[in-house]
Amino acid sequence: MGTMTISKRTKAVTGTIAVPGDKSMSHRAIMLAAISNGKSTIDNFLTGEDCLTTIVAFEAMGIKIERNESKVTVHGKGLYGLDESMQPINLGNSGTTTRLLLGILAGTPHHYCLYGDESLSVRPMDRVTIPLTKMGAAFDGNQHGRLLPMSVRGDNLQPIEYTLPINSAQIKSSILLAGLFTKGITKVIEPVPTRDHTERMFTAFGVDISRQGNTISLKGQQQLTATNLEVPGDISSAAFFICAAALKSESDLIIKDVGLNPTRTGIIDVLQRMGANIQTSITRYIGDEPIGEVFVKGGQLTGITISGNDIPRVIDEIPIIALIASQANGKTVIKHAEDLRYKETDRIQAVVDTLRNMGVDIKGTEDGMVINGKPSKLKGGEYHSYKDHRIGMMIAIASLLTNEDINLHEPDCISISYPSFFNHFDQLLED
Ligand SMILES: O=C(O)C1=C[C@@H](OP(=O)(O)O)[C@@H](O)[C@H](O)C1
Ligand SMILES: C=C(OP(=O)(O)O)C(=O)O
Repeated sequence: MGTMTISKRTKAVTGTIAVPGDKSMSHRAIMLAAISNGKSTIDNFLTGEDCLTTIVAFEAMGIKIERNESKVTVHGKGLYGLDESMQPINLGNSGTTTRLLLGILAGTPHHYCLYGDESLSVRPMDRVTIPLTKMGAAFDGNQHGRLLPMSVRGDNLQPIEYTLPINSAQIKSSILLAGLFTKGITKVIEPVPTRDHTERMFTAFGVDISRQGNTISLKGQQQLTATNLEVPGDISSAAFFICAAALKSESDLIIKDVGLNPTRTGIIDVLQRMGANIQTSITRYIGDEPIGEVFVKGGQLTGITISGNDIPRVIDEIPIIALIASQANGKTVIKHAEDLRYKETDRIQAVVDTLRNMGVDIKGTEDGMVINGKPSKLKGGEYHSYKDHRIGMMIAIASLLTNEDINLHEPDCISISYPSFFNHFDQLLED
């Protein structure tokens, strides 16, 4: 609720920050630790709303979890250690929690009821319940089982060989998690590579998982061994300031301790293709995950086409890419991104409507958008986050490109993924 007036007139984005822990990895760390044997610790856990939702969900299933700021200790109870929950489980706004959890619950021989907020309640869950039903679990929910609220009855699962019909790491991860509960080999074929944090984190918990070409194979009934993890900074959060810096000519920004897994660094490649002055350097590995620094200087950008294999590598960065494309010279075309319509809000519609109201020449298409960019001042005024954290942050960064105030309605959603966003905003962007 509420409205925030933002009026930054800065010429440069300057300084060094470490962004909070990666959202995808924080969820996975709790989940894998909960179904492992023994005590795991997680450092630099993201304390955003979505990841706190994952903690509360596992607590409701009898897992003891202690948290001190961003350090978390999880007392795992093994593959079949989750209790039946006495109450329905609230999954808030988090698609990742829901879809990955459905994979675990599919193999857990109990009954559960799951629900979420208004946005999560209209996001499609059949993309995971269809393969999980084939494996042997039973689901029912709104719209013939497509939507939350949903009930789940887990069972003995059969392994599956499944080609992803949508390029989604959440579907892949859900099936791999369910595969742990089978007595055979589960194979997931991903025609286009998607983020592979589940696979890398399985290895950290001692699970043997292999990839050949685009096929990932996992043998069921492997026991997970508790471990100590550190979560790298979230490049999807860093992207907002990286893009802001790339646009402002006098910028000099360093992001440190950020995850540089190649399935996530599409934003760096996109900016380089647009002509940005941006470099990365891997400083160390945490388990199998590379971590390092990103260096950005400002300059003039040029429009490009973003499509095909690019899309899963930038899926959450498309709103901020659209904003900077409005300031690049020439046309930017974004294609094959139809799944954006099923995020926290329809992100194609939200981005197109917002940027058009700011005066941008932008057109929505079924699977993306076309932006005719040129360096120009945007219009201030009243803008709504659509209760979508990534749209809210895009609007806040747009304040760098206008001489007028921006009134951002419902900014609180930003704490879903980046609770310290406005601290970094004030630190890096001087008035
Ligand atoms: O696996 C994950 O952690 C995520 C995968 C992506 O969703 P899809 O799998 O639906 O593309 C992404 O948009 C989401 O923010 C996090
Ligand atoms: C789509 C997102 O998350 P989720 O699917 O977990 O709600 C996101 O963080 O942009």
